Amino acid sequence: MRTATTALITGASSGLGAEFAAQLAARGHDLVLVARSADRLHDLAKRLGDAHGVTAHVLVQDLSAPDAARRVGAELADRGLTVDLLVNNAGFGTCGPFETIDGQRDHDQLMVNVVALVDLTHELLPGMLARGGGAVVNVSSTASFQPTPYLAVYGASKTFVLNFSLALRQEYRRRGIRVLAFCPGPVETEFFNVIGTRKAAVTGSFATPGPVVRAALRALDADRAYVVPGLANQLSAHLTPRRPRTMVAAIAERLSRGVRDAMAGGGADTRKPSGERVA
Ligand SMILES: NC(=O)C1=CN([C@@H]2O[C@H](COP(=O)(O)OP(=O)(O)OC[C@H]3O[C@@H](n4cnc5c(N)ncnc54)[C@H](OP(=O)(O)O)[C@@H]3O)[C@@H](O)[C@H]2O)C=CC1
Ligand SMILES: CC(=O)[C@H](N)C(=O)O
Repeated sequence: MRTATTALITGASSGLGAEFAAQLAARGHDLVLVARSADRLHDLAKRLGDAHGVTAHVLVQDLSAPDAARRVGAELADRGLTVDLLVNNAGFGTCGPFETIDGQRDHDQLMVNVVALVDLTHELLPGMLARGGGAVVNVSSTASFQPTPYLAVYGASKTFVLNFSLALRQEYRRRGIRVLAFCPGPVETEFFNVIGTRKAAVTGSFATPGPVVRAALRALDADRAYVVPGLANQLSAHLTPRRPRTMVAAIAERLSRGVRDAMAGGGADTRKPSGERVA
């Protein structure tokens, strides 16, 4: 299989995406950094270029736009760039009782967490196949393994990502394409500022991005189907009973009442973006 040389990372302006960029740059990959926060992306591109001698391209794009992936594909073609590793990382959550959540925000969440992820895979996978190899890392979550009351849309979006990735992997594993579903538990990033409460964490213990992303890249190297970093997260992901499904949902609802109470009044996007953002 051809070694990946250029990695495109969505949501590279902060958190796990910025960490993927740093670790992939340290491995010698050129980068395409995608998000809305232009200043943050340019700062990161410069820092990683200086530190590792790689070329880091910035592509400012709001992934909730219906034609986002097509625009990314067109921009890559204009710049003469091909992508060997796609890291579909951009995402955010909403939480609280469903009727208190802004419907447009949930719509945008599905556009970013699900639609853009599928659309970008459509854009980039054919080129990987034509060149004889490549890889896709899709960022799911431990929230993917059960229904998540008070984070209903977020958890369901991550279940989609997990199952989509597992299916794709089976389709393409004999054609030189690795597909990994990455399922972290709570990680210290801006995710919890954006969602509005740390109570949205599925478990109480927070990891830092460095070790979590290292676990993802090790799993990718080993061509694993999915990875849940951390023992506590593995136990919660694998030992939680799956059936009866209504009982699992009822237990999850009881365990998540802290999120409901914390969000009395609705969800929030408390991010203070730096620099230019696109509409
Ligand atoms: N932190 C955690 O505990 C966990 C996070 N995850 C997942 O990890 C992924 C990364 O999140 P994390 O690093 O934690 O959170 P952050 O909030 O730190 O990063 C989210 C990234 O997504 C980008 N993003 C959000 N909305 C859009 C949009 N409309 N268009 C383009 N980019 C967008 C943001 O960039 P910008 O605002 O500049 O556009 C940012 O770079 C998400 O998919 C999340 O669901 C999974 C499990 C655990
Ligand atoms: C935010 C997440 O997706 C995370 N897996 C969590 O456990 O809270």
